[in-house]
Amino acid sequence: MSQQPTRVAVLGGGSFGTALASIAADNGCTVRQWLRDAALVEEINRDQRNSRYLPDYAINPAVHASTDMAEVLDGAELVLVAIPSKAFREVVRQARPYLNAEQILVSTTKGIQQEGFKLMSQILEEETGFVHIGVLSGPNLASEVAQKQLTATVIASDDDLTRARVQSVLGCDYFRVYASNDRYGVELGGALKNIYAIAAGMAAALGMGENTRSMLMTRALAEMSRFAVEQGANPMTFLGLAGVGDLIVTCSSSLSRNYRVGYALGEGRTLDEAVEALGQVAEGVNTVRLVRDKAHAEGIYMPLAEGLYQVLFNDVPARQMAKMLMQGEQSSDVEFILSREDVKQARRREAQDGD
Ligand SMILES: NC(=O)C1=CN([C@@H]2O[C@H](COP(=O)(O)OP(=O)(O)OC[C@H]3O[C@@H](n4cnc5c(N)ncnc54)[C@H](OP(=O)(O)O)[C@@H]3O)[C@@H](O)[C@H]2O)C=CC1
Ligand SMILES: O=C(CO)COP(=O)(O)O
Repeated sequence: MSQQPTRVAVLGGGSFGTALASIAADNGCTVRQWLRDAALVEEINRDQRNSRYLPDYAINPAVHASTDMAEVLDGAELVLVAIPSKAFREVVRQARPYLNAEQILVSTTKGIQQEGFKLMSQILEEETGFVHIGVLSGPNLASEVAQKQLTATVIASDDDLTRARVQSVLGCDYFRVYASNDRYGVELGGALKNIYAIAAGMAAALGMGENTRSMLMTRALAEMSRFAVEQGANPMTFLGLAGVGDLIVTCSSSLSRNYRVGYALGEGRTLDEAVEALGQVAEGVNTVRLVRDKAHAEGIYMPLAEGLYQVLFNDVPARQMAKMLMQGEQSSDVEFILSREDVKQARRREAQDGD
């Protein structure tokens, strides 16, 4: 870290943005946080509380919140953007007049923009043209981070300054920051796992067992890796915290908003009711639509994403979909070892021999 405290700006006053702002302040950084909600700004500055998103959390008093983007970004060396994907570009555009190319910009958002299938760090790049750009992703339920539960995350960037600075600003005795240079893979992992967290929540509500959850998560990992390879990402990244790590936590915990939406659907609520009851963003609802459409367009085999899409948007009952999935192709376990095509050929030969 530089001799002077690093100046950090956090855009977004949700649960993760608030937890990260407080960690940076605990580490001695000068932290400003931008929110659009003036009442919440006042509460954070007066009571060191964010009653809307993290009610039981004592925010470090050194975090200064503001609705004034210019004030928040003035002199910031590191900017963390924790805004849901739907509003991400709009907020970056608001910030753009106060940004400069020396700054490090990091997205913490696990979603995809519909137009052009863009990930959030690609939006940062497009809107600014800067080089110090990264993504923070991993198994990081915000409420557990806020409770100082031992946690690890990944900073992914091909820029070594970005990786090193984020490690020093956010790393502490309960939050470990691992580094990756596969920004695309790390970011894709964070977005894709939300799809399967919805499916896992649904399976739990339907009373399905631990074998089922394990099958779902492992086949989800196969599906995510297959998709990632087709998009040019490194599948090895999916063995790390931002791949299987995040998949495990979000498919196992009712603290996950995506899991909770799935659970509500499994209990028989409609999608609108489930989203409304949540009152926050579950990125997976939008992501499943985008990924399913892309998989269709590019001929990528993604039975789980397709099945979830049919349940969410075409009213196919979840139990019926589970039955159909169990009757689908019995394919290869690990496709990097035995290809799906080899399994299919062997099955064809076996069928011919039986004739
Ligand atoms: N929560 C978690 O456990 C984790 C979340 N993430 C990712 O980080 C992203 C953001 O994190 P999180 O803090 O959880 O988000 P939340 O959903 O908790 O909060 C979103 C924040 O963005 C603000 N916002 C939404 N729309 C706009 C807009 N149009 N203009 C300005 N501000 C807006 C909200 O303001 P307002 O209250 O005024 O609507 C709120 O401050 C998520 O999309 C998620 O993928 C990553 C790891 C963990
Ligand atoms: O990404 C997360 C944990 O790593 C948070 O997941 P949800 O958005 O489903 O709450």
